[in-house]
Amino acid sequence: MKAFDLLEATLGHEMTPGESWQDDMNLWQWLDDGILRVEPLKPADSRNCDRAIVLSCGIHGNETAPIELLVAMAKQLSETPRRLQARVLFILGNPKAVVNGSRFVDENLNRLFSPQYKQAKPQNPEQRRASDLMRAIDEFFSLAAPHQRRVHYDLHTAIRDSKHPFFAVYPHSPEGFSRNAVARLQAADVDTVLLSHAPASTFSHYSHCYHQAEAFTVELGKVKPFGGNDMSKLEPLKRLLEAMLYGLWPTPQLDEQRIKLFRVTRAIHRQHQEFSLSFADDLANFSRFKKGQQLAQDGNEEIVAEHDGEAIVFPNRKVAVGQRALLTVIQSAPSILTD
Ligand SMILES: O=C(O)CCC(=O)N[C@@H](CCC(=O)O)C(=O)O
Ligand SMILES: [Zn+2]
Repeated sequence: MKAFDLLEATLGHEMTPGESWQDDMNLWQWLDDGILRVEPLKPADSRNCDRAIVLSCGIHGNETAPIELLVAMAKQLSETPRRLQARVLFILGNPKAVVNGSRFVDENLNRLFSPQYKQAKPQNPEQRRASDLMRAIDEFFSLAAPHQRRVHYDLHTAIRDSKHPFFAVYPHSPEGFSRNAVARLQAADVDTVLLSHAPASTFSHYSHCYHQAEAFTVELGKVKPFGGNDMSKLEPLKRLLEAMLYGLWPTPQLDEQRIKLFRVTRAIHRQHQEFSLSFADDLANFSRFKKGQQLAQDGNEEIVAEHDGEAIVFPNRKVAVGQRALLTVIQSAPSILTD
């Protein structure tokens, strides 16, 4: 089979939605722009494989390392067909923003994964895309047999430097934060995990909340243009994903000495047009503050650190009014995890 390029196929509109083809072992289906399902060819194999895995990238159009990673993985599978142990959904999230080289076109796509956007008339390309992606996820997981493990890794890169460059956001999880799921991230050198305190309208939260998937937003270093990423740093993640796709299900032990867990304490949303952060634009994610130190000024409200050692993640003074402008987090012991 000709090497399949997920990025070219998406941006070049090379495929027709519904088009399918096969190699010696797997059935490939182009469900829509940038939405590719690959599953074992024999229906019996497809039913018996015990995993349904979603791998997404490009939800923000300028976050290129994850796109390069998933393009390479799909290309390798097309060139050298291998027996999949999983049904797999590859997603390139926001093709229009990828073309622009921008985070988004009209609106941040990763704030729109909420059932309300499946019903409402879309007001812009991102609202339409969020609706299409949620439907693709719903269909993919609804076709999973009850015994199939559901997984979604939504891959991103961050705007700022970070004291912990590879980190994940674990969506709000009233049933507890799984030690085994965190151990899998650690095996991929994602050694820092934020434990969310509340529901959000992100892609990973959608899969976790509505489909009980082991789902994470995974940050893989800093935003760089295509070709500017050091892809060797993503090798451990690639190996983990390949084990999930082709091997025995990975069950690494958590290294409690090395894992860094942070409990989210606040999601601070910008409320006023007059909004500023009280620290430099190049201050790294996970920088810590002392209790009472100012973090932001929002209209007349002064926002301060509530605890010694409170750290900031994803600060962005340019977000629209009403949007999340930063998270505050506190380091936690591994005993916070459940099994
Ligand atoms: O570096 C930044 O400020 C943003 C990087 C990014 O896109 N992060 C995701 C995190 C999603 C989550 O909280 O699960 C986002 O902001 O959408
Ligand atoms: Zn992102």
